[in-house]
Amino acid sequence: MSIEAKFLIKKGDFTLDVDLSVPSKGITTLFGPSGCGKTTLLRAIAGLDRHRGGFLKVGDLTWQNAESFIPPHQRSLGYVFQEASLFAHLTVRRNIEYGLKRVAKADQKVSLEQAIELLAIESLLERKPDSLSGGERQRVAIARALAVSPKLLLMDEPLASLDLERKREVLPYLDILHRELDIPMLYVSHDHNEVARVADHLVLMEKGRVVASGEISEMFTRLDLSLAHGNDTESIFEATVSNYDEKYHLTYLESSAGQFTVTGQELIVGTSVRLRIAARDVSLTLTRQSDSSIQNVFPATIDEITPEGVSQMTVCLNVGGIRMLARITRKSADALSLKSGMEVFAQVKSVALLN
Ligand SMILES: Nc1ncnc2c1ncn2[C@@H]1O[C@H](COP(=O)(O)OP(=O)(O)OP(=O)(O)O)[C@@H](O)[C@H]1O
Repeated sequence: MSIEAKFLIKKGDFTLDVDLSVPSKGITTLFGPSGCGKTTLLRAIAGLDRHRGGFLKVGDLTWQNAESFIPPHQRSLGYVFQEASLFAHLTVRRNIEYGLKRVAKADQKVSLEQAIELLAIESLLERKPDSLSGGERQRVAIARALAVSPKLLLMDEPLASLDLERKREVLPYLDILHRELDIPMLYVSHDHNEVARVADHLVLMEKGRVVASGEISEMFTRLDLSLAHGNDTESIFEATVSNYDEKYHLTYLESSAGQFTVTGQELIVGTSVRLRIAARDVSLTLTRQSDSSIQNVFPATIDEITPEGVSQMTVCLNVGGIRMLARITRKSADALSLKSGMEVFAQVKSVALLN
């Protein structure tokens, strides 16, 4: 099942021209620089701006085509904006209940209680929005969007107005929604860290167009895309907690690439985690080093190498079927005569757990 969207929208000098198909499950981020058209696309999907010739299908529901246009209030969707747009005169409870009336009983997949529990806002229910912190307000806004049991959740930079601490407060709730609910989300962001943490799928936009769209770990490591060429270039791995070493306080994580070792982190065995590996923390050797202090070493094949400025190279590796980037100097690449197809060992100096 997928979400299919085709829009040609003109706003002054700006043109949005997209023809997109993304999975109708998990979190898809719309990512790109300011002004590339992310909000315009989200509003078109919500039906907030009506455009002739647009097409939108969410799973088996057609919301818009040449003949028909389902108005926004009849589209089963939740919309969370950058600033929580709660009704100031209503309590949190009344805010969340708002909109519930128009949901038929048979369509209520998320109960009011479940929305309240998932966002942990029980203790806030009788308060008014102006007495809440930014993070609390945003959690209430998300609960309100969920309470209508949407077929699609649209989030337009929901964390952008929050400081780092508040972001850290709200992010785990997005993980919970992702884990517990089967509601696809389209999530607008221009924050690389946020995308690395939440996205399953990424749509890269530029100047009103979709440059590329694909699964997150692939998109972060495609050498033909800008994401692989910044200072914060990184690879994403999904892994499962397999063991905790009490003697050394180390956690072992299994992934298709092999076993990762991270320090500390007493996590429940079987928990799924997402790992981030910065390209600059990966070095390459031609033989497995037995006298190195680095724990995370993986046999890998070089898929592609590309120059990065005048002094560096970015190397895309295949590690057990997963793509990992290494940023090394051009001098090292020459000294080791690195080429596509070569078998090497990737030494990973640092691994960060994202959730
Ligand atoms: N009513 C309008 N008239 C003319 N131009 C508009 C109008 N609304 C939006 N635009 C332009 O359309 C472009 C896309 O805007 P949009 O808000 O979709 O971008 P965005 O990617 O969401 O940006 P940001 O990350 O800054 O929120 C921008 O250049 C904006 O100036």
